[in-house]
Amino acid sequence: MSQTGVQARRSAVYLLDQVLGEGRLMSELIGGGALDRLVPEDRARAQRLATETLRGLERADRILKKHLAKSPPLTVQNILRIATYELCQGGAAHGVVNAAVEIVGKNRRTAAMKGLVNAVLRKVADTGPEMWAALRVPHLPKWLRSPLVAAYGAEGVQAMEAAHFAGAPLDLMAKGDRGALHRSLGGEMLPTGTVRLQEAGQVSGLPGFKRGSWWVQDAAASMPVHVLNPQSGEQVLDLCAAPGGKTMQLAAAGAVVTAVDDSESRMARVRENLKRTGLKAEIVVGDAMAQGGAWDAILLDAPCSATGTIRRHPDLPHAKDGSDFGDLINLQAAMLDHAISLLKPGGRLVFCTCSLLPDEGECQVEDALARHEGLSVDRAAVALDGVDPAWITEEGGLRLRPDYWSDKGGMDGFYMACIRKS
Ligand SMILES: C[S@@+](CC[C@H](N)C(=O)[O-])C[C@H]1O[C@@H](n2cnc3c(N)ncnc32)[C@H](O)[C@@H]1O
Repeated sequence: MSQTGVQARRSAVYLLDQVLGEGRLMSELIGGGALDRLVPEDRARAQRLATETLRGLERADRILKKHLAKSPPLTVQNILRIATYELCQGGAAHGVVNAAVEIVGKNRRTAAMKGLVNAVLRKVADTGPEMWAALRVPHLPKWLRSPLVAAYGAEGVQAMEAAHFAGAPLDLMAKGDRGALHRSLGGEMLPTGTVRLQEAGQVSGLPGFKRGSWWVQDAAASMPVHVLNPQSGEQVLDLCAAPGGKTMQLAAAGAVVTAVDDSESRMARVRENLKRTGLKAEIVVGDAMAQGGAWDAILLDAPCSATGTIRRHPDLPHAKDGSDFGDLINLQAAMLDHAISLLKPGGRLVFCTCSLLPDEGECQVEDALARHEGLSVDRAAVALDGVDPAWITEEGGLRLRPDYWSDKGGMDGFYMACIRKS
């Protein structure tokens, strides 16, 4: 790591500039190589600083507002936000303030604001930590909060916001013996068979990673495959498969998997994952809508708003504004229709999305049932171990929320339903 941490902080500022100024997602930026020139320690630090600053953005902005007569340019604001986050988490004032002043000074367009940044951050160092602790849990932006309040009520949304602010533990799914994974890594064994670690450190440094004994998969994300309940030797179509968490689960259960995704780069990750774990699947890079055949078992993990993953991706509500969700909802409906057309009579289809919005879950299934004859929802299929019966919805799907299992560290938001063709 660079000694002063300036490199990591500059990269964190760049990430924030892109998320807040250009509406880009951090996963896209990092996947596109934004941090590649940093040494691994700086890369991890830049990512952590940007992620955690965005998680507490509302608090940082409220603290800074007290000391700023008017908003400085976005980059300076982001330098201040990151430094405020660090100071309020116990960062040493001398190092944090000096690094922020150095970063402002490096850019000709912001260099004149060195004095302002220094003065503001000295004040934040004095009173910020106390204010931070007293401020409310950050709210979601209005464009997302309003539809969620309509669906779950204000109290429900507050509980979700608390879960988003708390962040997410690391969940691992074993390729084989889950008990052995639990014995080797400790942590908690969840009803989904997932091993949960509260403090994990570097994932690739954990025992068994290189051998491919497990992969990272949130407990909620593991449930659709449990609902599908693939049988050994059964042919399963995995539509929208990348990066392949569910593909590996299906293959580990002994299914003969055909994994389809239209993203070449994301499919490269499926190939890497399969190679690491020694699991097998037929890989098809192409449009799910062009997939043919007749299948007994289909998993459709449709592209969605990903609003169920905000615990892990607090950049999402800041990068997005909901304007592209209408297209996603139409695409999900078209994919659901196509997947239904590929089902053999008597076959089953699990439809799922990592979304909190009923338009991308409950409503999709209700509408599909109204559009097609001879379909039913298998309520019993979603009654998994650890599922509270109250989470099963009117149409027979399973609604998972980040505030569920709060005593264990929560879960991602997800929706899934098992549709059967008569
Ligand atoms: C929610 S992710 C899938 C996650 C994956 N099932 C897993 O468990 O790791 C949605 C995927 O849909 C893919 N996708 C989007 N549109 C598609 C299309 N028309 N055909 C095939 N895949 C598509 C995206 O590339 C993305 O990888």
